[in-house]
Amino acid sequence: MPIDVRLNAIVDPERAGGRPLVELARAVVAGGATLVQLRDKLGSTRRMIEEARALVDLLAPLGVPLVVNDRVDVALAAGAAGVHVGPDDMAIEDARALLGPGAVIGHSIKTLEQAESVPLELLDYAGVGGVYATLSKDNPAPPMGPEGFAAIRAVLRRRAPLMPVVGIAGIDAANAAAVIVAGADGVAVISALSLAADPELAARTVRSVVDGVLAERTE
Ligand SMILES: Cc1ncc(COP(=O)(O)OP(=O)(O)O)c(N)n1
Ligand SMILES: Cc1nc(C(=O)O)sc1CCOP(=O)(O)O
Ligand SMILES: [Mg+2]
Repeated sequence: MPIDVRLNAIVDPERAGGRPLVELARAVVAGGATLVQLRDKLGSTRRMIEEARALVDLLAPLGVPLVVNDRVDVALAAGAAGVHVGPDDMAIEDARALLGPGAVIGHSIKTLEQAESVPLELLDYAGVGGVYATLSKDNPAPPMGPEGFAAIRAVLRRRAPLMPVVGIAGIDAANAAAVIVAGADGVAVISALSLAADPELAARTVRSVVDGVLAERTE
C-alpha cells in the first residue's frame, strides 16, 4: 500500500521555535500529520540518533512513520521507518541496499530531468520543490510555483502512476490547496506548522485543506 503523505510534517531544531521536537511531533500528529521527517543539519550524529529514537518511541505506537533526512546510519541506529535523501545525499540505490525492501525511502525532485531519470521503482514517495519561497533552507532553488510542480508531477505520474508525491517549500494553509490541485498527494511543511503559535491547530488546518481538495479528485 502506498505511504500516506497527506501531511508530511518536518521537524527541525533550527525551525522549532525552541520547542522540543517530541512535543512538536506530538502536536502535529494530533492535528493530522501522517508522516514525520526529522531534519537536523547542525546536530552531532549522537544528538540526531537520540532525537530519532525519541521520535520513534512517540510515533511507532501511533502508527506514524518517521523518516530521517539525509542520514541512513541514523535511521538504522534509531529503528526509524526510513530516510529522505536528495540529489546531493546518498544514492537511492545505496540507501535501498542498506535499508532493505521494507524501508520507506523518499527522494527530492527539483527538475524535469531528475523526474525523468531517478529510479522511481526504488522509491516510496517523492518530494517536489521548491514550490514557493522558503526561509527554512539555505540557498533554495528559485520557486517553481504550482505550474512547475504540475509539469514535474506529470512526468512522475507517467513513470510511476501509484507513487505518492508531495510538494515542498513555503507551503501553508493559504496556498496548500493550489499544490494539491496541481497534482500533489500531500504537502511537506516545516515553518507553517513548527513556528505556528499552535502547531496542532496549524496541522489540523493544513490537513483539512489537503483533505478537502483530495475529496474532489476524480481519478
Ligand atoms: C519531503 C521532502 N522533500 C524534499 C526535501 C529536500 O531534500 P534535500 O534536497 O536533500 O534537502 P535537505 O532537506 O537535505 O536540505 C525534504 N527534506 N523533504
Ligand atoms: C527541506 C526543504 N527542501 C526544500 C526544497 O525545495 O527542496 S524547501 C525545504 C524547507 C521547507 O520548509 P518550509 O515549509 O518552512 O518552507
Ligand atoms: Mg538532503
